[in-house]
Amino acid sequence: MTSAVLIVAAGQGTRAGGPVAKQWQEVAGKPVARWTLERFAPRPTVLVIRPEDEPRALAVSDGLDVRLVQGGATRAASVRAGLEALAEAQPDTVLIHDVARPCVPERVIAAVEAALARTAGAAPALAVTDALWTGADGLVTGTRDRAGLFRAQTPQGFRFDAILAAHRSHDGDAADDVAVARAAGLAVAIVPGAEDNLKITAPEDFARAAQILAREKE
Ligand SMILES: Nc1ccn([C@@H]2O[C@H](COP(=O)(O)OP(=O)(O)OP(=O)(O)O)[C@@H](O)[C@H]2O)c(=O)n1
Ligand SMILES: C[C@](O)(CO)[C@H](O)COP(=O)(O)O
Repeated sequence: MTSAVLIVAAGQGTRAGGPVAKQWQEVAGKPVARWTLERFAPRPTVLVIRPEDEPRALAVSDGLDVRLVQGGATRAASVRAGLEALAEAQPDTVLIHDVARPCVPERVIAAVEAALARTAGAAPALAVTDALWTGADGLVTGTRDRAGLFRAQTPQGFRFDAILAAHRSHDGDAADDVAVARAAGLAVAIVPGAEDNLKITAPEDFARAAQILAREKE
């Protein structure tokens, strides 16, 4: 069984702010992208980037088994570019991960890999535990049932040929690869995610990630 890792890093990190996109900023002494790549080492990895970021990407991937691929205008386009780059090698499975999730625990990666022996797709998630409201103009306007709702994470894993075909036939801008897989009729198992597996999205998330990564270094 051969497997590959595809890490998407061609976003601009607009919401996180800063002088460079979030994946190239330092957290707990290393660039976010380096932490993320190390989570998956020594697995062979495709890192999808914007062409202007090539020097940064070469620096953060030094010494690791990483191949750089040019991304697209949307997350879905970047994933598709990475999958096409892997098409010739045709691994049995692929794990698709956001570079912006540098704290993913090994147990989450292992759970996704293990589930792929049974289903075409598998992805980590956390059940919603807070009460849910709707709101408008600063006021609560209603409540929603939280039963059966999950917060989606990555890595999202798939049988390679199935997710490549799903992306090739998907024309929308899907939020994630589970949406693309489900649109193609693939079954996707939910495996336990982790609170530590946060996505750096807003400026305050850097401090949260730094705390998690610093705790691990102790
Ligand atoms: N054209 C794009 C857009 C996003 N991504 C990647 O998809 C992941 C999830 O996206 P998000 O957190 O939304 O990142 P950004 O698009 O960079 O953030 P923002 O929306 O704040 O600009 C990130 O790892 C990001 O680098 C990508 O590879 N190509
Ligand atoms: C793929 C994802 O990380 C799942 O939680 C997420 O959908 C991607 O980023 P978004 O821009 O915050 O939707």
